[in-house]
Amino acid sequence: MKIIMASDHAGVELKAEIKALLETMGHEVDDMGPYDTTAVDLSDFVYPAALKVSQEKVCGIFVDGVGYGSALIANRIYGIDAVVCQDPFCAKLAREHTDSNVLCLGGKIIGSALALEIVRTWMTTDFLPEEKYIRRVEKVKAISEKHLVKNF
Ligand SMILES: O=P(O)(O)OC[C@H]1O[C@@H](O)[C@H](O)[C@@H]1O
Repeated sequence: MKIIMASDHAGVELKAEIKALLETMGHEVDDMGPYDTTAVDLSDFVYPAALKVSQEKVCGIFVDGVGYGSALIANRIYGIDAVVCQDPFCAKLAREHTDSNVLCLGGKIIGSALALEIVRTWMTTDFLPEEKYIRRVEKVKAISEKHLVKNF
């Protein structure tokens, strides 16, 4: 599977560890930067990465200091369902119930062992196609259709 990654300076180190894990798992990683810890503005990296996730209909993993910054930016893009997870249980439900296509993590708030476990769980869990989860996901999709513009 192809995974698009992005971060800011606060997430660059954890991003590198996650990229190594994903490659070990056999995935193709497109790391859209940054590549060192020089201070940057998160949106300069997460915005183009989220656009690419939506255009190519793949998954994304974004890392900043706390995670919500990446989710806040990514969820402004049509086709993105981004979640912030701080434990594997949340990651499991974020796939089974929510069918999220972008995982956001906070490099300053979780250690890399926990982050890698979250990534492993999120990557290996599928959407549960039960009627209630389908209905809920469709309702969220309907909100996007009404309010977000697909301009690419
Ligand atoms: O390192 P600085 O620039 O202080 O803080 C950046 C981080 O703090 C939070 O806003 C975000 O999580 C961002 O990644």
